[in-house]
Amino acid sequence: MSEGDTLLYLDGVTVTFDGFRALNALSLVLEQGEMRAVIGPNGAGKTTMMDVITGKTRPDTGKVMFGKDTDLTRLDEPAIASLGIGRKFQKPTVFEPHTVWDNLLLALAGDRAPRFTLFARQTADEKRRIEQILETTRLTDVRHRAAADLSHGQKQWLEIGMLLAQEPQLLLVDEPVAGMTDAETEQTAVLLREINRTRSVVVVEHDMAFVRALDVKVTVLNEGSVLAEGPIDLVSDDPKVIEVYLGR
Ligand SMILES: Nc1ncnc2c1ncn2[C@@H]1O[C@H](COP(=O)(O)OP(=O)(O)OP(=O)(O)O)[C@@H](O)[C@H]1O
Repeated sequence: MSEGDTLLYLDGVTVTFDGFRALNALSLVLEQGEMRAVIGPNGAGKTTMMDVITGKTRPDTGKVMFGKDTDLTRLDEPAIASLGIGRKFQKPTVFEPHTVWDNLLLALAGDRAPRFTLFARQTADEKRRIEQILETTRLTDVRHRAAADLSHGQKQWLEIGMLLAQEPQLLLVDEPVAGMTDAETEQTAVLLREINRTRSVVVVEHDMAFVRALDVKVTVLNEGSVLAEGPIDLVSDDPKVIEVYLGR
């Protein structure tokens, strides 16, 4: 697949919970290599959209196409993950007692037994890949530290690193900078932009300074549909967006 092709296409996706429409004929197109920021008020359907892409929630109607001909609504979560769609949840889920290095090693190994992985000899290729991820996530200096001893921001970066170990084509990131310091937030924008050089990214976030720093096309969701879409300056001047979200 080359740049300019469509990587992800949501077409008329509706999700109903007990009669309540969390997604309402949602359509969205993500190009190969694109990074998209998704914003919108609480309850707008952002998390539900991520859940539909990853197969956690099945839509009532609509299509979710990945690449040219894979309909994700027909696949379960593990099958979707193995296509190269990685998701980072808001709360970090790193293995706290293990070092940063070992967390990455475990992530590289995937489903192999942790005990086996940590005591087996690391291959030169594994070492090279871990070093590369450490550099991307700015964790080289703390690689021998237990994950429990990292700052909140560093834990989030480690988790992003663990996802990178699985070489996803598309990375879904849910509120990565919640609880981060301003400096960590800035670093995270730089980090995601770097990751976006080789992978497509969808990032849900409320922090507007961060969204601005990403400097990518923004989709504003409201009541389960797209309210506005475009560059941040355009979207943030849109009276509809100001009314439902920014003006609160
Ligand atoms: N499993 C569920 N059962 C019933 N209602 C649900 C379920 N999941 C989500 N909802 C409802 O669907 C709506 C959309 O929720 P969603 O979490 O997708 O919004 P969001 O945009 O991610 O909000 P936030 O910014 O608060 O995370 C909300 O009103 C929520 O209460």
